[in-house]
Amino acid sequence: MKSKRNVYLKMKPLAEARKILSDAFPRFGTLEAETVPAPDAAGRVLAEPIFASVSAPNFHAAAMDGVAVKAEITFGISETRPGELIIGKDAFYVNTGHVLPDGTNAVIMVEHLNVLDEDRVEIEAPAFPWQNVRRMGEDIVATELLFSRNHRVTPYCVGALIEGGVFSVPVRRKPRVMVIPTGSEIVDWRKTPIENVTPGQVLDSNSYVLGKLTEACGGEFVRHEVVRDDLGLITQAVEEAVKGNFDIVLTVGGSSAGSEDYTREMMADLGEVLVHGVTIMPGKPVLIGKIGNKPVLGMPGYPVSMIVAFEQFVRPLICRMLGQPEPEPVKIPVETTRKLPSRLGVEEFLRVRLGKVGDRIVATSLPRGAGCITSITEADGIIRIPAHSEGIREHETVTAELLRPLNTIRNTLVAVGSHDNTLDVLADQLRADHGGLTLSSSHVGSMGGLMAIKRGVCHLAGSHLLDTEDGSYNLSWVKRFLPETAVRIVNLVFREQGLIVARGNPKGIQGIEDLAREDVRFMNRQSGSGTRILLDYRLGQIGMAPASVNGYATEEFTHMAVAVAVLSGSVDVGLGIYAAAKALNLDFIPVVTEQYDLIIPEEYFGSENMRILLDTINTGAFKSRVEALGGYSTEKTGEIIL
Ligand SMILES: Nc1nc2c(c(=O)[nH]1)N[C@H]1C(S)=C(S)[C@@H](COP(=O)(O)OP(=O)(O)OC[C@H]3O[C@@H](n4cnc5c(N)ncnc54)[C@H](O)[C@@H]3O)O[C@H]1N2
Ligand code: MOO
Repeated sequence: MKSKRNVYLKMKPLAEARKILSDAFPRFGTLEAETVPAPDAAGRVLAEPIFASVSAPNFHAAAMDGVAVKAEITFGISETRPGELIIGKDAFYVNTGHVLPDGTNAVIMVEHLNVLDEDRVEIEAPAFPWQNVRRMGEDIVATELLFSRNHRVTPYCVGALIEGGVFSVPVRRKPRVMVIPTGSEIVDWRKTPIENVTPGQVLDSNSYVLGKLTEACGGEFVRHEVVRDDLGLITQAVEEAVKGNFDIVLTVGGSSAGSEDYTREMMADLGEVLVHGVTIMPGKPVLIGKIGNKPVLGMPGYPVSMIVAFEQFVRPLICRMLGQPEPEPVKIPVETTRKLPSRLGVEEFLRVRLGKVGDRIVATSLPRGAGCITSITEADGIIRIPAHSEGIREHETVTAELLRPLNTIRNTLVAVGSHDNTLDVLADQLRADHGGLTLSSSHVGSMGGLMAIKRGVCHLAGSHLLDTEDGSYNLSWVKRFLPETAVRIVNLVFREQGLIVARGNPKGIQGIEDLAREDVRFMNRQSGSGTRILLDYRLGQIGMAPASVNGYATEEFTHMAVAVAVLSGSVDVGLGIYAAAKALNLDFIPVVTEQYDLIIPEEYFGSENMRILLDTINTGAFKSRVEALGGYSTEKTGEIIL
């Protein structure tokens, strides 16, 4: 029996796959022209060389306010031998931009005139020919080449076109891309109200991302309706698109090896599969084909895989069609904050946050899953780990390709540590009040934050580490784990930690004691997190063994992840902050009010950006936003503890 599942063709290295695609379409780059008004040419590419039809200036023009003269009549004049000029005969008042009167060839600035009366002025220096005059054709000479073919027109260029008397220009028409989302689970958010979207259904976001990426490259797109997983329907949609007036056809989803992945079969039926599988991650299952002499690409369904595949294969095609070089990303050396193993044999596109800490730019890895769109929307850069590498060592210097301007990266406060929702409020408030300043937070738990300070890879760490001996927070931990680092401690908030349970508390959970019940499943936090330490402390206080908690060994990394586990019903209860319960409309049983502080190395405490951050947490605006979240007290916010 023929297997319904696909088997990958031999995977190609990235450079080879790019060459196969480029070789398959050698004559790309001769798109026909369309004529547009000069201002609309901004962002477009010239299909013909453009020559000026008039000069600029088109006459000799005064470059300054003053009087126009024939320079020669002023020769010999000096401070000791001032000269008198008769207005209307020797000198003519002109303003900047005026035509020079016949017979004159210089302008004397009004500041250099002694006005004797209405008809006479005196000067104390000679003028030389063409001083303060913009001569005809100084800028542009009629018939000269303004821009060559394939020049991308900028807003500046629009000025030169109009000044050169060119009011409409031939530009290359925009490459036309058809985007066909596929998948029976994919729903159109414009047609299906969000409350009708059932588990398993997925909103079509990818086709819009592809469309907007196409536009950003200078193309235009048409989005096809979602096509369900049906070989016949997918084939029909692609066949029509190829026969239509599109230059490139992109399908989304169904590129890999699942039983419902039909893209490859469709491509083989209609034309030729050039590549199936590239040794990159994300983006591995991308399909490159040729149908009726047109490029047809099967884009992977995972959003980041699709974006990487677009950047590596579709952008170069569109650029070439427009006669443009592929843009080179800006690259800078960065230092990784921790060891990052990577799979041998595939080139990984690792998304990272970047920030300048001390004298180097440090890179913190974002989630690596290809399904996480936020791993690329939150990224400042991409580190490409070569296929022959098993990963990056801690503190290794590697190259990052920038996704944001370097100045925003330099102006970023890097927070690493425990997560709290008020950090998001703080980041937003900083952006609102001090546009250029970014707060980027990575969530690795309170202990992770202290370790990041120790390694010198962050400006501050959020922490809520309880001293189980005396009930204080953070101080003793800092002394113990950062004995050699001078740090300051500033309170951010006090917050309610408690048991997060399903709406209506169906299991009737009252307190920590209930975690020992057999019918209660618990979700724990990772060790080293302040919440885990709090749980262990409370268990110890009431003499309960961790082993008696059903689910003690299952861990999540954030308060929100714990709340999601409760919401989904996979557990009955978790320990976390009130804000997380409230966000998901879950019930909450308070257990303790805890202190959440910012630990700041002394060397950054006095910096300008830190001063702004500390000023911001002391504002009424910040405090009232935090109070509105619920479960927080700002009574001691901004108080310097150490
Ligand atoms: N057995 C194997 N399974 C998978 C492999 C493999 O090598 N062997 N490769 C994995 C990799 S890597 C990727 S990437 C994905 C790509 O899968 P497909 O291109 O076949 O995409 P789908 O399975 O249809 O979808 C994946 C994922 O993306 C969502 N999706 C799809 N279209 C859209 C859209 N228009 N908007 C938003 N999201 C979309 C879809 O619902 C799925 O969740 O395959 C792995 N599997
Ligand atoms: O290679 Mo897939 O493209 O990671 O997710």
